Amino acid sequence: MNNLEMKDVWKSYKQRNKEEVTVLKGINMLVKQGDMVAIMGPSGSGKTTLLNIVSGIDCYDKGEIYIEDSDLSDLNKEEVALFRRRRLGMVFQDFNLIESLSAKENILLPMILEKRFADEQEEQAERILKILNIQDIQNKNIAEISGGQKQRVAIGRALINNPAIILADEPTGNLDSRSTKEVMDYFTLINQELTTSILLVTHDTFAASYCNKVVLLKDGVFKNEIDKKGSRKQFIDSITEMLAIIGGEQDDIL
Ligand SMILES: Nc1ncnc2c1ncn2[C@@H]1O[C@H](COP(=O)(O)OP(=O)(O)OP(=O)(O)O)[C@@H](O)[C@H]1O
Repeated sequence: MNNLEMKDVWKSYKQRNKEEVTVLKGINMLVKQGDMVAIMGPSGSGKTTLLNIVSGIDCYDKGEIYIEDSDLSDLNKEEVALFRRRRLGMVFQDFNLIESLSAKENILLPMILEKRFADEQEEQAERILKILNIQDIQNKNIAEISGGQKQRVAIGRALINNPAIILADEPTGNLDSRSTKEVMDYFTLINQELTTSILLVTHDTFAASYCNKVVLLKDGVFKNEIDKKGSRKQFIDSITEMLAIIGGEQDDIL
């Protein structure tokens, strides 16, 4: 099954007192059930714009986007917001958790907003807390837990409604190397055990090496992609080589 399909998607912005800039130029992309794909590329290449368009946060000018069987262009603003809550899981660099709620309440938020039955919420929360191994912090306030734990709570919230795909924008951008490894291990676990599709944007070659595919976006165009073969060390070498050849601006990318 295809969880995400983009066909010839274009996006421009009109910046104040400046000419219109075309940020995405005919993007085609397919994410199938169980895929874990990283998008890399220099700053300003359009990575966040692409995620914002897929999640319906931003609109696109031309092309087609399907999430499972739903055509995003058929939905109005309210329907897109509902669709996002029900069918997409979102993970952000700065966690976007609600400080006044506990870890468990944050995870349950999409179900609470949907007014799902209390016993159904409890059952789902128990399942998710166990998968992410955060039962012991479920009643803590967000301020009391570490960055890595916050991101696991955010992944739990993204997972709670069994999403078609998880979209993650720099999910390890605010984490140290130990927490980066931990969070990427949990993304891998849910990808492999629950076959949840994951599309993430990252500047971090190490984080990208957990994916089965890395695509390079530059100037709004996909320039190259590589599939994971062999060990993660070999994949890191291949990604680094691709960035060096295509990017020509490796310092900017890494
Ligand atoms: N709302 C907006 N209005 C006008 N221009 C925008 C808007 N959002 C993004 N842009 C422009 O679109 C281009 C791509 O931005 P985007 O944030 O998608 O890049 P990125 O690859 O995610 O960059 P980074 O790695 O620095 O986060 C940039 O030139 C940016 O200035």
